[in-house]
Amino acid sequence: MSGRLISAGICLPRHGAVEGRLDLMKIKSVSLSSSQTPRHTLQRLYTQRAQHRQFHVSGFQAAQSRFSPPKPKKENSQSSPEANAAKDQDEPSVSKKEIRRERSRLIREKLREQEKEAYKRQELERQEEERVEQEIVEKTIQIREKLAQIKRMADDQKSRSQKGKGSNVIRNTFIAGVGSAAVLFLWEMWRFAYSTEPLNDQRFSPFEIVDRQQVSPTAFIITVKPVVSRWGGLANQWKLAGLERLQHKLSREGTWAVEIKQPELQVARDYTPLPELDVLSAAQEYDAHGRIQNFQLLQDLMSPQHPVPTFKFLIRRTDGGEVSSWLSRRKVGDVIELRGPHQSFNVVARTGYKEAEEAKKVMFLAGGTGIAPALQAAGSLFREHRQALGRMPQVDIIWANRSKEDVKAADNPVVELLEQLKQKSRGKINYVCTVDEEGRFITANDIIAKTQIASSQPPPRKLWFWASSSSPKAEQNGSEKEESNCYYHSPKHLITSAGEDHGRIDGKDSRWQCACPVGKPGFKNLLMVSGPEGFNNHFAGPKYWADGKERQGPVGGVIGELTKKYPSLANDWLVLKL
Ligand SMILES: Cc1cc2nc3c(=O)[nH]c(=O)nc-3n(C[C@H](O)[C@H](O)[C@H](O)COP(=O)(O)OP(=O)(O)OC[C@H]3O[C@@H](n4cnc5c(N)ncnc54)[C@H](O)[C@@H]3O)c2cc1C
Repeated sequence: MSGRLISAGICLPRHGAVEGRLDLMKIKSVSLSSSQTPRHTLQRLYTQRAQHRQFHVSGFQAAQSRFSPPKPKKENSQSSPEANAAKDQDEPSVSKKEIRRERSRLIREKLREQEKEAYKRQELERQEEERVEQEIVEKTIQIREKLAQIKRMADDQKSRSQKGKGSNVIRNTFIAGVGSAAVLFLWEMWRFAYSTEPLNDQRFSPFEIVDRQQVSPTAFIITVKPVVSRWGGLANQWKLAGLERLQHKLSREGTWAVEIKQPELQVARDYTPLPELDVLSAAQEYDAHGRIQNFQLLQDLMSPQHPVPTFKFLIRRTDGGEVSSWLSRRKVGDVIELRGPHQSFNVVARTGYKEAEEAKKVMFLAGGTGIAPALQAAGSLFREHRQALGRMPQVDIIWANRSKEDVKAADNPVVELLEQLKQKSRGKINYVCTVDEEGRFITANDIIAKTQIASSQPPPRKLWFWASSSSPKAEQNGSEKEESNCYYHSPKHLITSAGEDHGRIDGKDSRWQCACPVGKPGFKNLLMVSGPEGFNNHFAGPKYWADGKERQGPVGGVIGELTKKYPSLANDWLVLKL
């Protein structure tokens, strides 16, 4: 509003007549300074005007009553035209005032309206502001709620994902645990099933004595079977099947023994299981590694009705002997501990020749319990050649015993076994017994007769154990027989051997296979001496110790003397000391 208050004045006459002049028309154009609100200005104007009016009216009435004649009374409502004219002549002064009043009233109303409008506008603006504010507040609240909701959702998702991660870790750990347990279980089962337990060469395993037979005052036979857990179930069958497989594998190769422990003194000695005729006569159901070739057999093995494999030992009690004496006091039902097997000479490999045509010979000098390895060797050869006995080496066993009870007992299992082998091999396995009590001993003549060295007339040559010292010149001249360098058939190798053929020939390493040249066989006949130390020393000379093991050493004793006399014994025979 750019208008300004142009004139506003009141003139008060001295004589009391009031002549107020207010340029009201111009009030319309009253303008308000910016420092005053319209309301204030109007209030001020109202006040001034009210004062002026009151003063004006009172002054006017006083003046009128003083200077004007009194108004004639209205006698009737129908005045005359003259009176009306006169009246009209008087009225202009009143009308002006009325007009002024009316104008003032109108102005006031106008001002009031303006004020009202302004107020209304203000109110509207205020309401609008409030609305907008309210809206903003509501929007803010909404946004906050939305944000809170989003945050909640994000938190939820995060916690869910963390929870998921946690549960994943637990699940994965669980799966890994179960998997490991399963693998471990399968591994144990595999080990359990395929191991040779309950007999292994790492630790002693319990065996129960199921039979005991006294065959002489000093010798007895015990039969043992493995002790397996009562709750083993199928696993037990696997273990027993493993033991049977082991028996079959060993029966194909030659000599082997197990240790028996005396638990009080914690000492162990080697003892040689007697071969089982059932095992030796078994059909070709196991391969050379003892693996089952027949599914029916596998079924049988897993059957609880399948006979439990057993081991038989011929043991002689030696006076003052720690283990043999302790064993002689054991009864049926007692438990003893076994560890093994410990394999020795592989007679099958040592007698074998590639495309050999000559008949081979094996001779045993067995003293007392030394018959056990002789039976093992004979049994292996029988098993290997049972399908073609014509190719089987001739096996002659001379068994020396102290008393006649050792060989004469009616149901002596050893004699029984010898007899059965003799019959089954159709004479390829032969045996004779000597009894000290009867004045019958093994002599040099027995050896000469059985080896037939006297009948052969080979050119004189050096003994095999001196062959290494023979002159190169002589070898060049061909005066000496061409020596085989084969591990199994060379006397040079044998002299330092600890008798551990087994495990070597089983291996895939060609070094341990027979390396004799085809058509040029080396030593093919075996003369084996097995018995107590004194017996062995007497016939083949002592062994010697080297590098912690007992070595074969040179041949001595009775056989050593014979080799000097009969060079063919040195050339055609290998002497093995058991
Ligand atoms: C591969 C192999 C297989 C064998 N197979 C069998 C078999 O099938 N059957 C069998 O019966 N035997 C077998 N033996 C022999 C067996 O291992 C024992 O050597 C035999 O049973 C004697 O052992 P021991 O503990 O009873 O006697 P040890 O205590 O070893 O005594 C042996 C001898 O020495 C004497 N002796 C012990 N201590 C002393 C001392 N301090 N002073 C003087 N003398 C003493 C004893 O009187 C006894 O005559 C085998 C041996 C080997 C190496």
